[in-house]
Amino acid sequence: MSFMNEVLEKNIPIWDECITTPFVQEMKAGTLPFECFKEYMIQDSIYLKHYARVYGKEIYHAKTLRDIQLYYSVLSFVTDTESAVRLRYLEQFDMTDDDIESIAPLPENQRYIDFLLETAERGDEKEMLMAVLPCMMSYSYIFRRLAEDPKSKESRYWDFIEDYADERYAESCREWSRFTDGKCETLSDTEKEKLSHIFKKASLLELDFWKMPYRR
Ligand SMILES: Cc1ncc(CO)c(N)n1
Repeated sequence: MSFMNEVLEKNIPIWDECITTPFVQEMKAGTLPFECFKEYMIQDSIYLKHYARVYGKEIYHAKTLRDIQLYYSVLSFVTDTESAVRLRYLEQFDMTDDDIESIAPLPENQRYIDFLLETAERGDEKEMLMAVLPCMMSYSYIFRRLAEDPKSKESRYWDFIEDYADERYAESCREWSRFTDGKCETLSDTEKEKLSHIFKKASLLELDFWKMPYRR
């Protein structure tokens, strides 16, 4: 089994736990209070801005144009494609990305952002990949699972669910996974273990993020 397939398999139980959180279950059922979704969306907008910054570092350290293009493809997904639904929601809250700038991250969000930026600060390309990929891959997994249930289509949040359950998004995740496998081919078991640990840490931070709106 490839390194990334092993890593993904190990993280499925954490992502399954994300699915069981009240936030995700209520989002799927459509019963999630709009205020709660709003809080998530605002926090997520803060998160995604910092998330994008890590790619600046990845691109800076990249050695080939191919690598730069790959990183750019993820970044453009985050700042353009993914942004479309998010911006529509912000509009419903009567907000724009500019309003997000003055809002503080909640502690769970801050911890995730700190983890991303600390990893970026060290500047190791593969470590950065491990820190950023669970964000992409867990969402593809989680939202595809939600979309498997035909009842999800009746949720008021279906536009949001549908976006991440998209097959093209899943295909991009597979491409990013193959890319990462290519980078990790020649690593020792110890190095792989270290990388796997970083990936898991990010998955756990994803879980905390889903729990965040229901903390209070
Ligand atoms: C916290 C978080 N993780 C993953 C994604 C998927 O891009 C997101 N938008 N937000």
